[in-house]
Amino acid sequence: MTGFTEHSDNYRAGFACLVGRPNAGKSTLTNALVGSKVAITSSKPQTTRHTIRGIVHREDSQLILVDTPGLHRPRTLLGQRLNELVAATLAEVDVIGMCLPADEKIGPGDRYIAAQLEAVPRTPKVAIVTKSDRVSKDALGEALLSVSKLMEWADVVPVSSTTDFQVDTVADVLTSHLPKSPPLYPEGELTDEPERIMVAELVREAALEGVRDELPHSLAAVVEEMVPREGRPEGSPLLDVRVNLFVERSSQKAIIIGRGGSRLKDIGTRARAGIEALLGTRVYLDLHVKIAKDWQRDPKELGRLGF
Ligand SMILES: Nc1nc2c(ncn2[C@@H]2O[C@H](COP(=O)(O)OP(=O)(O)OP(=O)(O)O)[C@@H](O)[C@H]2O)c(=O)[nH]1
Repeated sequence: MTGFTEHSDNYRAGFACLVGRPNAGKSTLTNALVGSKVAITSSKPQTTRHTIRGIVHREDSQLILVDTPGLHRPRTLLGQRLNELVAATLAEVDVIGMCLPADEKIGPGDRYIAAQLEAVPRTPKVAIVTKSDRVSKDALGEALLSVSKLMEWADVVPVSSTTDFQVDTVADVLTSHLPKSPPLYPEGELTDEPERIMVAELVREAALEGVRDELPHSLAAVVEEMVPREGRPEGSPLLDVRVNLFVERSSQKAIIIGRGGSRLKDIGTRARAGIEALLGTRVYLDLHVKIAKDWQRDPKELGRLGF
């Protein structure tokens, strides 16, 4: 494989997710962490909602910072399903860093997120007290104390992303919770896998509704493409999402499509609502139904479908 560097037996690699209410300092910290060590940038425009925000490459580690789309948008259509997806995504990361600004009191928004984090008990959570340059030493001490009481933390770290105070420490602490693993990404590589998996899940879910007994495991959804539509007016972006639904037999294809395409249209409408809620942007969803014979028994085909 090209792009992978030599690595020692102590190499650690894994995923971290920075959460926190709006304005908590997540983006600034991400940039400070990734900084000049940035290993990936997206080739696509409008990447703020991209799942992978950056990779902190160090000699002995690779810390992959990901977003959890949907975390801040509960109470939408498919709300419960979305919350489950968020919890499932959070459970997939190796460590969660929750950003709490030192110069603001803990509020309902923080408690809401903390409650969501309680739903993933096995994942270590690190409290990151941001913007520490904005407060006095005493006030920082108090902030650290009240943050400590919010929930069970694996670590509590103060940081200032703008004055570069303790940014390396945050990277150290997050990395310490990563598993021993060879590098997961070659330098220069970008992927948005978790987001794609969640989108595919929403489509599969919508497609199975009402026909779960008929097509239990014979259905796979694969996101082929997610690209921002070009030439859209400022402030009104549209994301083109193309998804293939794979079934095993033509009879199953007929079930999915329905009379005159009516069922496929319903699937599209339901799935689109969920995807828009998840990604926070308008979506044009293009669904195609394809037959992949016996895909469940063919490892190569399974790989292609992302299993
Ligand atoms: N003084 C100071 N300001 C900071 C620091 N980190 C972030 N800020 C400021 O706080 C504001 C919010 O920071 P962001 O990084 O955009 O916060 P965010 O959590 O990504 O916000 P959302 O994208 O709304 O979720 C910005 O104006 C930053 O410049 C810090 O360490 N010190």
